[in-house]
Amino acid sequence: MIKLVNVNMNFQGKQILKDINLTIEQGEIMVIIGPSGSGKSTLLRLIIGLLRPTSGEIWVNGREITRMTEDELNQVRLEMGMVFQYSALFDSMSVGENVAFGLRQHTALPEEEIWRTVRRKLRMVGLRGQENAMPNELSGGMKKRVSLARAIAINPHIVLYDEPTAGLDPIMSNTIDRLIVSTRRMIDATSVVVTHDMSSAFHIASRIAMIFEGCIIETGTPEMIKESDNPIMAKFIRGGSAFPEGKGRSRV
Ligand SMILES: Nc1ncnc2c1ncn2[C@@H]1O[C@H](COP(=O)(O)OP(=O)(O)OP(=O)(O)O)[C@@H](O)[C@H]1O
Repeated sequence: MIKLVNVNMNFQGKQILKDINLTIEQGEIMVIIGPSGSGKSTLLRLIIGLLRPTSGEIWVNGREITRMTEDELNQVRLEMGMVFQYSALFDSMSVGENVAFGLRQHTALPEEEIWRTVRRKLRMVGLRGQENAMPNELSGGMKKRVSLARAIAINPHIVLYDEPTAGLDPIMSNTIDRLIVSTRRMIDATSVVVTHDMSSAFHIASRIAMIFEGCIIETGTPEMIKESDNPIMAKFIRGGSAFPEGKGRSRV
């Protein structure tokens, strides 16, 4: 379970997140939506401990992380996997080495076991036999899947996804959506997904939280969100012109 209590985050005196209270239950897929610059990625980076909040508490599986030392945080991070916005693969390493990276860093597994795990995780994301490929030989969708295989290599309790379908065509977006749902089922992970993609949000979410100008303005199941009479929410879902770069436009 992840719990944020009265979390505030300032950058250079500017308040980016305002009094965030959010509980994400074990096994839930919580989707965070909101316009560009509203603070979604900041929220993910707080949960994984890459940023410390200006004030407030962040609880991850029963431990409060905001005052932890870097060593203590590293222990907590072993329970988390993250799929970064631009896949963030190591270009000089093969697909297999990328997936093996966390296992090498954080476990003492023998090489044979590491490669068995790598092959299993690549199979899970539909990339059987791709361990020797190099990242620059892969499409964007394949890179995302490698990134997911790497994130789940150490069987994390929590998986964080930053824009997992950004830049992908609708077919590959659907594939990634299905993988997010099946990953949750297979490793019983709690998942937090930041996205602009409303179609994806409605497909995969247990619950959706909308951030607007640093505040959570609504939280609910996809059905509740679809029926929301909050004008900001309604406009966002329909892809209103109030939002820059056409973000928030639905694929459905
Ligand atoms: N390290 C930082 N230093 C200063 N300002 C930052 C930093 N990180 C984020 N910000 C600012 O915080 C605000 C929120 O950024 P964030 O990346 O969390 O938004 P977002 O909702 O994820 O946006 P997008 O959808 O475009 O990725 C932005 O105004 C951004 O410029």
